[in-house]
Amino acid sequence: MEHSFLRNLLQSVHKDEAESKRRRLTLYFISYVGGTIMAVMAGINYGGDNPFLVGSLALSAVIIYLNLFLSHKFPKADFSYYLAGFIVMFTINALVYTGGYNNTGLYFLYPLIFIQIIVVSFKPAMLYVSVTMALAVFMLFNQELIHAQYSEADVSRFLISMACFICVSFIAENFWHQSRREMLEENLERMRQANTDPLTKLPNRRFLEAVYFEKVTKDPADYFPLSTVVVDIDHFKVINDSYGHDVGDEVLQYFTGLMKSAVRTTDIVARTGGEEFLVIFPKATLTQAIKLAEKIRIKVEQNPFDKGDIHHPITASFGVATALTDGNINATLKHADDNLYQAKKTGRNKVV
Ligand SMILES: Nc1nc2c(ncn2[C@@H]2O[C@H](COP(=O)(O)OP(=O)(O)OP(=O)(O)O)[C@@H](O)[C@H]2O)c(=O)[nH]1
Repeated sequence: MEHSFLRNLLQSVHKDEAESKRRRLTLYFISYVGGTIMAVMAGINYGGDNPFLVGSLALSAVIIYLNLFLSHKFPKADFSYYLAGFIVMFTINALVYTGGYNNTGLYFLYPLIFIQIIVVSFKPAMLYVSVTMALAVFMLFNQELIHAQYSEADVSRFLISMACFICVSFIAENFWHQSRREMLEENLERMRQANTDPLTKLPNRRFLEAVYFEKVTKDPADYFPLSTVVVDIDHFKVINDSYGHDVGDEVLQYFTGLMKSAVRTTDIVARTGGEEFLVIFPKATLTQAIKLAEKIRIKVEQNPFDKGDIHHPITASFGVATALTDGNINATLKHADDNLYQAKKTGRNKVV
């Protein structure tokens, strides 16, 4: 199964669910827990001597819940993750500015930075963390501009430990992504092998059932009418009996090449049995599919198998049927099989 269309199909059913789940859960965690803490803290500090703290906590809580609502409403969109990264950036810098309760705000920055790295994902996180920390550092070295006051020792300890923490976080994230990538590659390769016929390298019956028909059912508008052509080489047993099984195998490979050269890359040529194949034409009516099958039949007929002393004409029989909706794929395959049987019964080398 070498061409990229099929590879993409396999990849589409093999997404990195673990990574998107981790991001989503982190977003929900920071949003539900963080949003609630901020709302409660805003309530506790309400009426005190730090209205900026109350305002920033309340505003953060509102934006967090709004973002949460949007992430539930549009679960596939990425914007709520990037917005969450901005909220964290705002919260971190609001904490640096206000100092939080008893100037303990700086201690909350460690988990917040890590959460920012996860939700906005590795590469954008470099930019987010750089901007977040640049703002924080600016405030820490220009304390006349902010509400909180930190001692020089506090600032040095915080910056050194934060720098170490950020380095370790990025290293850990890098290893997590690298190991996931390798694991996914291995899984994809295993899946490719399980879905490929080793002799012809064509997709096999498993691919059709577990991947292709699933995809077809998911996006029916892109595939129907879906025409199916069951193809069976005529008198293949004679080839095996006359020249041996190895030559039979070579004929199957040769026949595969002929069929593939007669169809488009978005059409499917699969090996479903010994000398039986299934060709699928998406978005093709019955009339179009009969014409396309006839084109393959002529190509096969006009290109005998030639190797050394062996010159053997090949022909094949074709049974065509078209599914109009995803509800009748199995009935269509059965119908195509019946038509193939008719083609065999009524003289072979024909399309029915
Ligand atoms: N070389 C080779 N032969 C295979 C393979 N799989 C199945 N066969 C052979 O394909 C032949 C199929 O024979 P039949 O089912 O009698 O059909 P046929 O001779 O093609 O006759 P019709 O289909 O009726 O035209 C058998 O001899 C199988 O052994 C394979 O992978 N390699």
